[in-house]
Amino acid sequence: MNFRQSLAAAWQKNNSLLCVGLDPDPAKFPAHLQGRDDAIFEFCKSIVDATADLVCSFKPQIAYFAARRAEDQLEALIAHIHERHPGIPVVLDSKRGDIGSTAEQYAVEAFERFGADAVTINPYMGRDSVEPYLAYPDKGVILLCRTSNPGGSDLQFLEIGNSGGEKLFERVARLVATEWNTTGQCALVVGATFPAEIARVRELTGDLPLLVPGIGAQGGDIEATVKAGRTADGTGLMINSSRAILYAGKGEDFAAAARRVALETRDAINRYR
Ligand SMILES: O=C(O)c1cc(=O)[nH]c(=O)n1[C@@H]1O[C@H](COP(=O)(O)O)[C@@H](O)[C@H]1O
Repeated sequence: MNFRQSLAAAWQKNNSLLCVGLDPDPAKFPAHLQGRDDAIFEFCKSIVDATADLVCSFKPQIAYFAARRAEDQLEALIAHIHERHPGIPVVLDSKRGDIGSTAEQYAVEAFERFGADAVTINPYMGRDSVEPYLAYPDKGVILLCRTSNPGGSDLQFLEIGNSGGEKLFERVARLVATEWNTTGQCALVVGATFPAEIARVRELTGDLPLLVPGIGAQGGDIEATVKAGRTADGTGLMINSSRAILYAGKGEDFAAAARRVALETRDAINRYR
């Protein structure tokens, strides 16, 4: 199955549009994991095993692993997800973007080294910088469009000259949906903190999958997000929450606490589908 098919199957099987983000910060780990060499892997594995039946995808953020020289633990974690929870797609969040020859190496990193099913990419350098990822026909390529952070407006919300008022994020959405997505591998990132723009991106892109971070710790509204972004069949979204789920509990039962919040979040999303 390719990324899009796995995602559709996971939406269905787990009745879920929730993506659990894996952003492991050792400073926030429970005491019993502190100081262990494999703490990052063990923490994330516990979260994954406690929530795998509630999600449509997992999204490890590479910086949290690379900053601690823990890329080997990221490799082991993705292998664990594939082995123990087959069918749940893994989105490697690395927001890469570079000229083609370098992008080829990033594509090898994401898909061959780490075994991710999809990767987040910055579209700023244009189509040829994205093609090396599209050369992997089974993989998903998720392009930043309207990011959830306040500074996202600095560039993404600017109107493009001689375009009749088209904003940069609208151009990205239109370009990706019409010209870049010839193989059906593309998806877009749109922040839950900007529901009006989620609706606009949905309008421009048909049924393209949208990765939507920004609920939970960043305060995005679940009802507004789902209503703005769902497709006609009530899918189309990977709604990411990281910190609100990962750090729901501080003690040895942190994974059970994470499961409770993941369940509440999945059900809150489902109320508006
Ligand atoms: O590409 C992303 O995943 C992403 C895009 C964006 O616009 N905003 C955003 O927060 N993210 C990521 O989504 C996660 C959000 O984490 P929480 O705010 O803890 O739920 C982090 O891993 C961010 O790097």
